[in-house]
Parts: sequence; structure tokens; C-alpha cells
Amino acid sequence: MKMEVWSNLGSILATLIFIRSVVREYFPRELCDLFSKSLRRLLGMVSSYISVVIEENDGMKVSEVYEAVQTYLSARSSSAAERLKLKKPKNSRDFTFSMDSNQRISDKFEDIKVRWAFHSIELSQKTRSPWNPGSDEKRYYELKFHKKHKHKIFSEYLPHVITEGKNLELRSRNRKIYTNEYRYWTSVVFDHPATFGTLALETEQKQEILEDLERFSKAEKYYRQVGRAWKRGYLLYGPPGTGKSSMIAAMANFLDYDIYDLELTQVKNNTELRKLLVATTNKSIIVIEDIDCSLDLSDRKKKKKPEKDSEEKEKPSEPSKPEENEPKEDSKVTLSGVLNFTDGLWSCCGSERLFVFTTNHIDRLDPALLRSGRMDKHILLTFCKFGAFKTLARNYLSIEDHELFPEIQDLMEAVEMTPADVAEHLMKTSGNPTSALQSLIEALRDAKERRATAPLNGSISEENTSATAQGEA
Ligand SMILES: Nc1ncnc2c1ncn2[C@@H]1O[C@H](COP(=O)(O)OP(=O)(O)OP(=O)(O)O)[C@@H](O)[C@H]1O
Repeated sequence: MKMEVWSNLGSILATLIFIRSVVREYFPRELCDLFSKSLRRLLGMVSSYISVVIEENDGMKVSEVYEAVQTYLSARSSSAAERLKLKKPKNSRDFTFSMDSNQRISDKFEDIKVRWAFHSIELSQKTRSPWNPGSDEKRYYELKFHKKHKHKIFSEYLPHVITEGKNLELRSRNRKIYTNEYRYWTSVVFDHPATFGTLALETEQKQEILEDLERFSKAEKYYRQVGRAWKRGYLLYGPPGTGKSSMIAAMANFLDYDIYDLELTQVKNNTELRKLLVATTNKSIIVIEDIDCSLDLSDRKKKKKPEKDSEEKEKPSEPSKPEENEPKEDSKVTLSGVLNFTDGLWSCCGSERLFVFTTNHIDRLDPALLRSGRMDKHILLTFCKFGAFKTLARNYLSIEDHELFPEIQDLMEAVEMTPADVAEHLMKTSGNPTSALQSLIEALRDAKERRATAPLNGSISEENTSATAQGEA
């Protein structure tokens, strides 16, 4: 009896498949699709296998899961699939293989066997996605496995595939630096050579920053446990040429993160800012340089106590409309709009991110930005001391020691010079450390002399503002 049922069912399915091919041949596309759908549903009812479909498009962008699956499978398909596509994605250092259309490969997770297939269907004008009208193909991966493994596949295998895929992606990709042009990010490959090895900083300060970054990068569980978004804010401050930008590049290289260099002056309002920040990826550093210049930080003060210039004060006062004087929140980027992302509700969209603000004038910043808990770490980058100089000497002249070092050490105790200026002197005479060091000593002596004469003249010469006497910068 059982045999009879199965053989009947088999012939019914064979008939249906035959009808489908006839329908495909002679009937309109819409009818074919409807028929295929119904047939798939019927097959699903009698099959002991489950299929999961992972589509390429997720609204306006490529699905993260699709990309992770693609990378995971590309590592396996080179040995398992019969027909492969060879690619070198723009953002990748290496060639990659991917499955060609309708290719299948199997994978094993513990003792469970699964099968993956890749499909690509040509789309008609009507069926194209409104989000991605340029794409004329619908691409997706299909995972097939036995029903009895459903729980394990969903709770363990798929998360494993996604994590593994993302890790592979990170290892093979070129990192990028993004900048915003109005409402969009554009990017180029980020290949800055600065590292913590080349950064001229005093050893303890360097060590402290490195440990902080390392702790952060491994603290996913901790942040979840304490109920905070996995992000950290740094404020880098100090005079120009002391290495703030170099430090950001070194941080990105150390953590293997992308950089989003946010140009606030290009952003129209808080809504646009939110859209830009939502579009950033995890494992990234979001940088706002010269925060004191990019945001009108005085607005908050103006709101509280509008200032008038002396001419205005003399005019007879007209009854003013208060709402006209106040800045419209929707026509500009405000400090609270920025802070909403660093520690407000929006800070949890995305994780593993650093926010780095830089300024040459910490005294000009709104106290709201400096308040404890806002920027987690304030880092002062300052004039070159002897420890930092030794790093520059190693970088630029490949020397660890020199008979002129003691004099340089003494001069650096008394004179302030930025690492950028020290580096300039060390680069002057390529290949000859002694004359490079002599050129540096001369500049330091000059600065020291100016310090000696400054009190008599009443001011420091403006010719060289980069090297000044201690405490007078
Ligand atoms: N601490 C440092 N270690 C190594 N190199 C440095 C350091 N500071 C400055 N330099 C050198 O000086 C150049 C300028 O430095 P950088 O742009 O990082 O300074 P900055 O503080 O960001 O300046 P600004 O505030 O003007 O943007 C760099 O290209 C780098 O070569």
C-alpha cells in the first residue's frame, strides 16, 4: 500500500514537472512564475529538506549576510565547485573565486551535511527592484539541509558562516578612507604608513594608548554586559604639527579599521548627519577634525545670551521676534546632533567604532563636549621631547644614538618644537645623520636665543612660531 502511494506521488510530481516545462514554453511569464511557486510549495510539503534563500539586495544596499556567505563560500568553492568565476574585487588585495550560476557545493558542519547553490535570474524591466533599478539580475544563495537539523543550522551553522565570512573579508580587503560629499560617502584605498612604531611619542603615553585600544577591541562582551554601545570616544588636542592626524592613521592601522573623515561643513543639518553616520560600517574610526572650526560651538552661548555689537546697541531697540534670532535646528548641524551619535540613542547603531575629534584649541570647545563620559579619553599631543625625538631619529636617520644626542636632549628641555618641524630638519640632508642633527641643533639654538631676547623685546619673533621657548607657546 505504502509503495503504491509513493509511486503515485512520484508520477504526479513527474507530471507536474512536465506540465511546468510546457507552461514555460507556451504561457506568459507571470503565469509561469505563479505555477513554479505553487509547485515549489507542493514539493516543500512532501520534502524532508528545508531551503533558506539569501538574496543579494537588502533594500538599497548589498546585504551584509549575502556578502559574508559569498566570502565564506568563495574560500570553499575553489576546491569543490566545477565552474568558478575568478574576480579581483576593487576592495580586495587578492583574487577571489566565486560560484558560477547554478553551481552547487556541499559543506559539513560537525556531522551535518548541507548543500549550497548559487542562482542568478535575469530580471525583466517590470520585475526590477525599485531600490536598485540598474541591476538586471537577481542573485541569491540557497542553503539546503535536512529538517531534523533545523535548530542547529539556525542557531550555530549560519552564525558560524557569517562570522567566518566577515573575518575572511577583513583579512583580505584593502582598508578604505571615506569622506563625505554632501550626503554621500566616497572612498579610496587607505594606505597610510603611520604606525605606533613610527609615531614620535613618549614611551609611557604610547603604551597607555596602545593598551586602551587593545582593551577596547576585545571588549565586545564587556560592553554588552554593562549595557553600553561598543564604541569609544577620543579627543586629540594640541598644537598643529604634533601628530594628531598621524595618530588617527596609526590607530586605524593598529586596529585594522576603516576611516570615515567627516567634513561637518559639508553637512546641511542633523538629519543629513544622521543618515551619513547610519551608513558607516562597523570596525571604523569616525573622525571630525578641528571640531572647534567645523561646528558653530558658540550657538549655545548665543542662545542663552544674545550678544550685540556696539553699533547695534546704539540703535533704538525694535521689538524682536525671538524665534527669528534663534538658530533653526533643522538648517544646521548642532553639537547635540553630533553628541547624539557619540553617546545618545543613535550611538548603538553599529558597533566597534571609535569617534575621534581633534582640535588645536581645547579651550574653545563647548564644556558639553568635555564633560566626563562624553569623550572617553583626552590625549594631549605636544612638542617634541627627547624620547619622541629618538623615534624620529630612528625613522628618518636609522640611528639609535649619536654624539650630538646629549646636546639635543638639553636643548629640547628648554625649547618647544613640534615633531613636524623636527622631522623637517631630519629630512633635509638625506643619508647624512650628522649634518641633519646639526641643522636641528641650529634651529633649536635659534629658538633658545629668541627666548633669551624675548623678554627684552617684549615679544617673540613671529618668523618662527613653531619653535618657541618652553611655556610661551
Ligand atoms: N608625533 C609624531 N610622530 C611622527 N611624525 C609626526 C608627529 N607629529 C607630526 N609628525 C610629522 O609631521 C607631519 C604633520 O603631522 P600631523 O598632520 O599628524 O599633525 P597634526 O597635529 O594633525 O597637525 P594639524 O593640527 O595641523 O592637522 C606628519 O606628516 C608627520 O610626518
